[in-house]
Amino acid sequence: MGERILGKKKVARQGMLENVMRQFDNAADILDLNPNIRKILEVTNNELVVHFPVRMDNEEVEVFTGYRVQHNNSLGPYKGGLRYHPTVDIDAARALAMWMTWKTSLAGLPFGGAKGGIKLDPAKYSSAEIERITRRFTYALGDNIGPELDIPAPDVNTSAQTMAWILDTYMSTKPPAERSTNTHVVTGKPIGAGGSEGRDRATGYGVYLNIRFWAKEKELSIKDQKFIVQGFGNVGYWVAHFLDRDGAILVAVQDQYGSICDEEGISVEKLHDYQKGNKGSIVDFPDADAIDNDEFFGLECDICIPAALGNQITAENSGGIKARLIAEGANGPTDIEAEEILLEKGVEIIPDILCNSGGVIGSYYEWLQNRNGEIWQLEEVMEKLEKKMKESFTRVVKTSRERKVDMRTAAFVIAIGRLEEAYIQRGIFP
Ligand SMILES: NC(=O)C1=CN([C@@H]2O[C@H](COP(=O)(O)OP(=O)(O)OC[C@H]3O[C@@H](n4cnc5c(N)ncnc54)[C@H](O)[C@@H]3O)[C@@H](O)[C@H]2O)C=CC1
Ligand SMILES: O=C(O)CCC(=O)C(=O)O
Repeated sequence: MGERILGKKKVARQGMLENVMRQFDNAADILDLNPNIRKILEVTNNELVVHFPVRMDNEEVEVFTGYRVQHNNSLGPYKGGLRYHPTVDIDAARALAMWMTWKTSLAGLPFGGAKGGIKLDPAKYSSAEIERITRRFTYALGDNIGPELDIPAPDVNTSAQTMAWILDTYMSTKPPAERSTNTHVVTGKPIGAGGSEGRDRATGYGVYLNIRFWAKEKELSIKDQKFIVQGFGNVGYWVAHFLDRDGAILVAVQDQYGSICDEEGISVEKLHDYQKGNKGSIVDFPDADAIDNDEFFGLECDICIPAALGNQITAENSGGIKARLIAEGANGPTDIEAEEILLEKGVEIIPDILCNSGGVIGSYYEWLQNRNGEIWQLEEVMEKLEKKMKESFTRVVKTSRERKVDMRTAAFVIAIGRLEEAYIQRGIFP
């Protein structure tokens, strides 16, 4: 926990772990959760920290630190992404692993929760170095991952290519008869390497669907809704793509390099093409104005979509937010203090464990196809995803109305309630 200055007051900065624990405690109190099950769920099952050496392009060896935290597997194998970022550490991995447990439970998937990654800034390494780092990390993880044990997927700064390297390395450690039957050790793979149609867009599509369902509840049309997106990577691009297709107007984007704005609307596809030729950055996009990063969350808009890192919406910037909806593409983008301020102002929040769950649902479909030797068409994947997202959204809204709580609390109550039921039905903690 660090410190930051808020006005003239010094306050403790909430880490993601503190946020997820407070969210858990709040829902556990409301549920009157069985105290034995509470003890189990508030800690992680396994935590792996590995230090592994990799030869760099200049022939020098660098030692990296990687993490895999497995929070809970009472509903099925551990599941969750791998992140390559300087902020990755054991507490970040713990928090993100816990969110995965709640997310898979809420979605009704036969998975538990895990998360991990490597503490590094990928921009500092060549593609060949990233490949070697990924392969050595996979060796270091060894049999702590596996298609029926713990199944990684992409997250920040990892991609389908990263998953293909992990798969290839994992396979190389297995006897010949097991090599072709283990493709579901990772999801989010390229299609040619056993990936599923639709997994690339599944998270963004899920965020878009949640916004659509919300708009329908409010009897609003998506057309002409103004939206801003923080993060223009896998999640941010795809949600912008689908909203734009329905006539919504992208007015501002922020990425790790800077922020741009155009009240008349930014072309999603032009920006995407520009970014590809600009080393992944949106900066200096010719058809929009550069703005200060600090202005971003306070811009005039209807919908705000944080789709980058955790703890981006804080007590410092939440007061200025003009949007009436925050659709959380990222994991943990809104801290606890900010959420209180926003709810007080009447801003609605579709919480991460619901809003971005399209990704892990898409991963589940990939895992099922690999496991059963099936290949589904894109339309089939998208239809199944929509049906599942609709069920989750409806259940969260219903619970939120019945219990008179906000959507995050409702989502947590459903997710934790399902885990409690599983433990009790097994007779472990009657
Ligand atoms: N990829 C997936 O399927 C899923 C991702 N998520 C969450 O969505 C978020 C984004 O993930 P991806 O799109 O996959 O990552 P990505 O690596 O594809 O894109 C990340 C984007 O965030 C931007 N960014 C990074 N640091 C930033 C900062 N300090 N300020 C503003 N922008 C910043 C980057 O420039 C980039 O545009 C993460 O929180 C991740 O955990 C959640 C569910 C599934
Ligand atoms: O697709 C998956 O397995 C997990 C994606 C992920 O890391 C997340 O939902 O935060």
